[in-house]
Amino acid sequence: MIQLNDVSVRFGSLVALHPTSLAFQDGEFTVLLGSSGAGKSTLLRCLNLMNQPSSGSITVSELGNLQNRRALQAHRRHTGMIFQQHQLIGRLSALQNVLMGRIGYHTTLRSLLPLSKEEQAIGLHSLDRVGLLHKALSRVDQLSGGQQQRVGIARALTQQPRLILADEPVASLDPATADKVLAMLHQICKEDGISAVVSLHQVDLAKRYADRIIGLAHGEVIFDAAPRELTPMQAEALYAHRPSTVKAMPRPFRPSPFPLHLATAEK
Ligand SMILES: Nc1ncnc2c1ncn2[C@@H]1O[C@H](COP(=O)(O)OP(=O)(O)OP(=O)(O)O)[C@@H](O)[C@H]1O
Repeated sequence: MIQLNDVSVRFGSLVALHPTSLAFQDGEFTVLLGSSGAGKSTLLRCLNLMNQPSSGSITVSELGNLQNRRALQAHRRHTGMIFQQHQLIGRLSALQNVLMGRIGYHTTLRSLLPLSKEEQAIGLHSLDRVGLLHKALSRVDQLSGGQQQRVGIARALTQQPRLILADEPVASLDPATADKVLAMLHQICKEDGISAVVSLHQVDLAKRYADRIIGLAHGEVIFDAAPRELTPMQAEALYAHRPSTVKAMPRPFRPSPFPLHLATAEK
């Protein structure tokens, strides 16, 4: 479990995330929703301290406070990141990109040497799981957008992650491909018991795949509940920059110190 305790993030005078307390349970597939600038990426990137909190703390079960260098190193080793623009190296093969997922397991010096057969096998297995074993030796800049994102997923899997953080992983894909790629990510996370926190703009995909939806507006959590509780009106309010028109109320079934979710919009 990852626990955010009163975490806030400021960029100069801008408060990107107001003090927020949340618990992310093991194996849960959480989707972050909210309009542009709502704070989704900021929250997501706090979960492995890619964004340093301005206040508060983040703790991980069995590791403790991530401000501890060793705890952070161990946490990052098992946290796979998936990005909107894939962040792959175009001139390298799919397999070479996927094997980048092993870097956290080695010292800088060791990472200059070829990886072991076992690690190469992990990379090939990851490519196989996303249906791209036959593309292992292809340059990634010769793959389609959907294939490139599947390579991104395979790279994350090669880390043998406990947690995957995916920042708008399907934003640059057409609707059918976006659904296929997200379905694949969801299935793999469920099969392997990997926790996932995924930011999206597609409410329909969030409702289809999330165990839990966290809605943000202006750097605040204004919805936190199971997808079935998100009504069309609430979803609309989430994207209408009108957080004052929705009422936050205690969310009874999740052990989070700040359990909020949207109630029906006020008249
Ligand atoms: N490195 C940064 N420096 C300054 N301001 C930043 C930085 N990163 C984010 N912000 C600001 O923080 C706020 C929240 O940004 P964030 O990227 O978390 O939003 P988001 O919900 O992920 O948006 P989008 O859906 O467009 O990606 C925005 O106002 C953004 O401009």
